[in-house]
Amino acid sequence: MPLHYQSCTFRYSRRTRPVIDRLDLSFSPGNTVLLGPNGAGKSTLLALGASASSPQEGKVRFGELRSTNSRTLHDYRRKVSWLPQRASFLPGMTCQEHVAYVGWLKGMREREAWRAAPAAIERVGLTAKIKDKVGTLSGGQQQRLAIAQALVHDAELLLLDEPTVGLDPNQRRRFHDLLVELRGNVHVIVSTHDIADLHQAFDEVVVLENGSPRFQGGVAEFESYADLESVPGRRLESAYSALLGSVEL
Ligand SMILES: Nc1ncnc2c1ncn2[C@@H]1O[C@H](COP(=O)(O)OP(=O)(O)OP(=O)(O)O)[C@@H](O)[C@H]1O
Repeated sequence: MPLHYQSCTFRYSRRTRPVIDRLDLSFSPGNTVLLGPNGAGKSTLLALGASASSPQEGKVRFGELRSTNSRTLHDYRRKVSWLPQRASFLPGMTCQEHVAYVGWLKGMREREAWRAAPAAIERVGLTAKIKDKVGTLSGGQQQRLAIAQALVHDAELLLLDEPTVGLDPNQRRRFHDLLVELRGNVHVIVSTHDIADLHQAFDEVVVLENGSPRFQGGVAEFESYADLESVPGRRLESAYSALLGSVEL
């Protein structure tokens, strides 16, 4: 099911200008990478998609479900999983308890959540830590645990905000493999500044600038913006710079 933003306006306070202003944008099912400079509004967009915040005007819909309809909010949140940019943890819980707890918060039965947690933890390569307290994990391990939490309740749409921050190169590769694995089963939108390798894991690229889409299209189309002189390994960065007029990521 597509995720639609329809004439969406969002401002953090009444006195500030909107971060998102009458935005119309649809994300088709598949793996989409959301790019854009710092402050472009990527996290804001994902938080709106997760129903963690509500637009002051317009609406967000996942299929037929509206993010702000209190009658169907439970269904919406069950179908949509969100990894915020700064996930918070209860450090005294074990990894399994924590992931199961998040599954339970998302509407799973306690036993079902407890049983689903090890598979989610396995997907991020943390099985060896399953009984360890969350507070003893390194930053990168905690980030992987946060990804496991986003996976545990088999959502239809995953909104992952900078999921690879703090991951070592092997774990980044593993995360990309996971995206490939999820392809076709789950709809995934990933916000990132990490654009070295988009071809394998993503179907679509959206570049956001000042709360508006500057580009939306396939990875090959995005890459076609690259400077012809750019070296092969830097073509995606070059395309990004050509679109936004800067190499800042
Ligand atoms: N809680 C908040 N209160 C007020 N303004 C905010 C808040 N969160 C974000 N903003 C502002 O909203 C704008 C968009 O921020 P947002 O975090 O959505 O951008 P982003 O594209 O995710 O940036 P980054 O790549 O740095 O994470 C920025 O100007 C930011 O200063």
